[in-house]
Amino acid sequence: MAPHVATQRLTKHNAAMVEAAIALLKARNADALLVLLDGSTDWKRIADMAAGTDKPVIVAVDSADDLEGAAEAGLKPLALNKEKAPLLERLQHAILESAADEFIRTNGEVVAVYSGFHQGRLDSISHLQLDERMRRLTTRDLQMLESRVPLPTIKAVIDLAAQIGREGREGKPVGTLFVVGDTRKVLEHSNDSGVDPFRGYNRSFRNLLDAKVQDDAKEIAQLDGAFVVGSDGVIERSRQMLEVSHEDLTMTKGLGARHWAAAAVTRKTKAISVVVSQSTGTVRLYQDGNLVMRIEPMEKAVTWQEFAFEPPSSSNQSDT
Ligand SMILES: Nc1ncnc2c1ncn2[C@@H]1O[C@H](COP(=O)(O)OP(=O)(O)OP(=O)(O)O)[C@@H](O)[C@H]1O
Repeated sequence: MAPHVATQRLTKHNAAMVEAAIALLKARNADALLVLLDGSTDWKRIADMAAGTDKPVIVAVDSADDLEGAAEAGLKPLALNKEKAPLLERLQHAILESAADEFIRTNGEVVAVYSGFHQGRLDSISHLQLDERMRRLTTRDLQMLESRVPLPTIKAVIDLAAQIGREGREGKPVGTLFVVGDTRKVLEHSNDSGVDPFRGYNRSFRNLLDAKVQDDAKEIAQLDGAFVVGSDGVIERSRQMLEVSHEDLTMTKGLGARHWAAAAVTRKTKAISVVVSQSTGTVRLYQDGNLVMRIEPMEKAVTWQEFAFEPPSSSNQSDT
C-alpha cells in the first residue's frame, strides 16, 4: 500500500465543522457537500456523520492514493492533482469536477468545508451557488480537448463561435464552421468555395486570438464555407468546402450538411470542429466524429472565470 503523504485527522474540531456543514447542507437543501482535505482521513466516520442525508458527499484530496477506502465508505472520491495550487483554484476545480460528474447541477448549490487559513484545520464553510453561465464548459471538457489544441486557441474559437451564434450579423442569424488543428490533413479534404479574403495576409493579421481578426472573421462567417484554423489560432484558409464521406457517423436528427461535414472531418483528421448552427445559434464541438460539447446560445458572454471568489484578505493568506 502506498504511504499516505498527508493525513488529516478528524479532530473534535474538524468533526464539528463537518457536522455544521452537513446541517447547512440540510437546511439549504443544497445539492452536495464538498469536503476538501489535505490527505486521507477516517472516511467511514464522515460517511456516518452524513448518514442522515441522501445528498452526495464529495471528498476531495490531491492524490488518488489518499482516497483509498472513501468510495467503499459511500463517499464520492475526487482526486484533484493540484497539490501546489492555491486554495481557491483547488476549490474551484473541485466544484467544476463535481458538476462534470453531475453531483451538482450546473446552476445548483454546494456546501464546502475546507482549510482556508491553517493547513490541517477545517476552519471555513462556504455555501456556494454555481453560476448558470458555467453550463457545460467544465475544466474536464476543456482538458480533454486540449490534448489536441492548446487551450487559448480553443477558448478563443469557442468564444467567437458563441458570439456569432448569439448575435448573428446585422440582425440576421449566421452559421459557420471552424476546423481547428491538424491543418495539413484538413486541407487535403477541403476546396475553395470562393475567393478567400484572408489569403495573402501576413500571419499576424490572421490570428484569431486578436480582436480585430475576430471581427474580420465575423464578417466572413456570413459567406459559405469553413475556416481552417491552425493550433496556434492562425486562420490558414477561409471559405473552404469540406469533402469528407459521412459513412459510419451517427448524428442528431435534423442537423444538415454543415454539421455532417464538421463531424466527418474530425473522423478523418485530428482536428476539432466548432460549428455554429444558423437556425438555432447552438455551438457544437466535434472530435473523432463525435459530439463532445454543446453550448446553447445565451444572453451573456461565455465566462471562463466561472467563480469570482474574493480571496481571504488577512496578510498571512496572501499566498492562497
Ligand atoms: N461540406 C461543407 N463544408 C463546409 N461548409 C458547408 C458544407 N456543407 C454545407 N456547408 C455550409 O453550411 C451551410 C448550411 O447548410 P445546411 O443548412 O445543410 O447545414 P446545417 O448543418 O443544417 O446548418 P444550420 O443549422 O446552420 O442550417 C451551407 O450554406 C454552407 O455554407
